[in-house]
Amino acid sequence: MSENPFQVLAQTFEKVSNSVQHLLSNFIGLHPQPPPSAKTPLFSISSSSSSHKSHPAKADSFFQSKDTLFKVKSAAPVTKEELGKATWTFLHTLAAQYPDNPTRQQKKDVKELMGILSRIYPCKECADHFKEVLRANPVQAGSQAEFSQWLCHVHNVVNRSLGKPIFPCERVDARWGKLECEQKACEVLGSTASFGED
Ligand SMILES: Cc1cc2nc3c(=O)[nH]c(=O)nc-3n(C[C@H](O)[C@H](O)[C@H](O)COP(=O)(O)OP(=O)(O)OC[C@H]3O[C@@H](n4cnc5c(N)ncnc54)[C@H](O)[C@@H]3O)c2cc1C
Repeated sequence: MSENPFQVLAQTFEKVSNSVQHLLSNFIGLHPQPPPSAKTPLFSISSSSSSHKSHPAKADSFFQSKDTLFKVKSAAPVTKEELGKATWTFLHTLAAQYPDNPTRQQKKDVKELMGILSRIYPCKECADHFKEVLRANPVQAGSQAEFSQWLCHVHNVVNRSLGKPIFPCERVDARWGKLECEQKACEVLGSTASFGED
């Protein structure tokens, strides 16, 4: 029985089209849906939080890069509290790692960082308040001890304005340490080699 030439042509076209689609999606590293044979994701990024009930997370999405499938939970908004906590963690860790004898550049960097933070901090109300806090409490970063005590003090100024408990600053070194890091590979701030000055 001879086949209908139009049917053969249509089937061939479909095969070619599927192959091209597959090749293209591999090439640009995207898969709209996980392929059935996909491996277990190496990691997944989660952003869910019980405080986000009014902003339910969107459906998870997937993308594939070479032979790894990534599962990405769609972003839910970050709360002011989460942002604050993360930022204070960053700042106190920076202060713990700040050198005992900072270079002029390092002192300039932390002053600038605080100034920039007071302008671009993602919570406008907090940024505006922090600007006032900085005006009344100019950055003191002559040494590691001075900078971490200054930061503890300004954090307490913010705490007080929010009705939060005042942290005992003599305990700041017990609360905040340097970044855990093998072979001192993260001690960028402790090294003057990466800065051209002093
Ligand atoms: C620059 C900045 C300005 C902010 N301004 C505002 C604002 O105007 N309005 C607002 O609603 N929120 C503001 N926030 C957020 C707010 O400060 C808190 O981060 C947030 O309310 C969450 O508080 P928390 O109780 O989890 O502890 P956080 O204040 O985030 O502190 C995290 C942890 O740091 C430790 N800690 C607390 N105080 C000190 C201290 N003085 N020194 C060292 N360690 C300490 C404690 O162990 C605490 O659990 C601001 C955050 C930042 C970084």
